[in-house]
Amino acid sequence: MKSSAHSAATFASPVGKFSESEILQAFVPLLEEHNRWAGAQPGNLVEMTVGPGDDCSVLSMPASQLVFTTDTQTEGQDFRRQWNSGDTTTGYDVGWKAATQNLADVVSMGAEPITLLVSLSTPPDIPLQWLKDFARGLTDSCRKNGAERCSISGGDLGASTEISVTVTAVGRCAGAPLLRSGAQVGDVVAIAGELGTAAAGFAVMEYSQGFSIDDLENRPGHILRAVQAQQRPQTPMRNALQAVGVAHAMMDISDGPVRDAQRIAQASKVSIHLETELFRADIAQLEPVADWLTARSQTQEFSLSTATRWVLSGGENHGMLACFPADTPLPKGFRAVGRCERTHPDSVFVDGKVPSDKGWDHFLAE
Ligand SMILES: Nc1ncnc2c1ncn2[C@@H]1O[C@H](COP(=O)(O)OP(=O)(O)O)[C@@H](O)[C@H]1O
Ligand SMILES: Cc1ncc(C[n+]2csc(CCOP(=O)(O)OP(=O)(O)O)c2C)c(N)n1
Ligand SMILES: [Mg+2]
Repeated sequence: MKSSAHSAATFASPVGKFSESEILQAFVPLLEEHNRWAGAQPGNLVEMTVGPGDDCSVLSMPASQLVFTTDTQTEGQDFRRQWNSGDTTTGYDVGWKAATQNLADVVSMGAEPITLLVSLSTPPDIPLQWLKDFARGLTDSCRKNGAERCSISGGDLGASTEISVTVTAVGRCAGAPLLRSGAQVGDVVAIAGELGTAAAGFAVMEYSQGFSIDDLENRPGHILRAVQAQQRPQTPMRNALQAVGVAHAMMDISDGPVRDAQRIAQASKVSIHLETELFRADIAQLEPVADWLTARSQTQEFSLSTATRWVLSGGENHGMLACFPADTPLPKGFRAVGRCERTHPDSVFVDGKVPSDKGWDHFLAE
């Protein structure tokens, strides 16, 4: 029989020591507190009339077009609790990233995130505190990425052999939704947000080995920033929403600029021509990370060209890729990286050539 919360069990105890309703009692109030705060944010047009606790939540709002999306993070595929470098991914990190990647999908459609649903499966040995940290990661991602009015209206909890989180997000369009299919010949292709740092952070944690806690904290600033970008990506939500009414097409960059540009090219029937020179600042920033890894990895080769690969083909930063009419100034936060042409509809070129590294693919990944 399970011990109850009245016994010696504490937040450090594994969730396997608690009943489902005891776990929810520790977890849901953190979300409810956030929902009250989000509901009171200026300009909120959405009222949560039924929150977590019933079979569904109920939200009411003025007539609008809604967008829906969902994304899963699975231990071993999207993160490790313990990395080869000695870094750990905490409950806070998992919550942050699961929320962020869904918020990015919503804003990339030109919509304001209004609510998230969160389904979490964990092994029973995860401490209850992990779930509380997870809840805080979710709410902080909303608050700090610019989705202050986004609530967390419910979810599901289950036991499994590894941690898996599925977040479903709902957003409300202010104007017409921004699709992948709207790019036009002559458009400027532009990016907002960081590029390549999350891929660099993944490489640091996966391929450098065996640091003690002190060594981890004393790594150079550019290494720590890359690790942070992998664990807690920042999506440029405000910049994305400023592209509404200006951009012809937009998407969030989850699998790298090359693969994601390919998706816009295909949907819009244009060719997209990217120029490495226009990514120079992003690449230069990551060359010291590649250099640092060269001396530390026995299993993987790194060189300065690795930095170019991270920038062009690395995913998980959740920046925005958008196509703008050439005669309009780019909204704040966007920088030009290429253009749309009619040469080979469906294709992406980098410096005039078909790129050899196409970007991340879950099923092709080793
Ligand atoms: N199991 C599924 N059922 C229905 N549609 C799906 C499924 N998996 C993916 N899709 C759709 O395919 C498209 C691409 O999916 P994905 O690569 O996960 O999107 P993103 O990169 O924006 O997260 C999306 O429109 C998504 O809704
Ligand atoms: C353990 C581990 N292996 C590999 C990766 C690299 N990785 C996982 S998902 C991904 C791309 C983003 O994929 P997904 O989260 O499915 O985003 P979507 O395309 O569905 O938006 C990358 C580069 C990682 N972060 N962690
Ligand atoms: Mg997406």
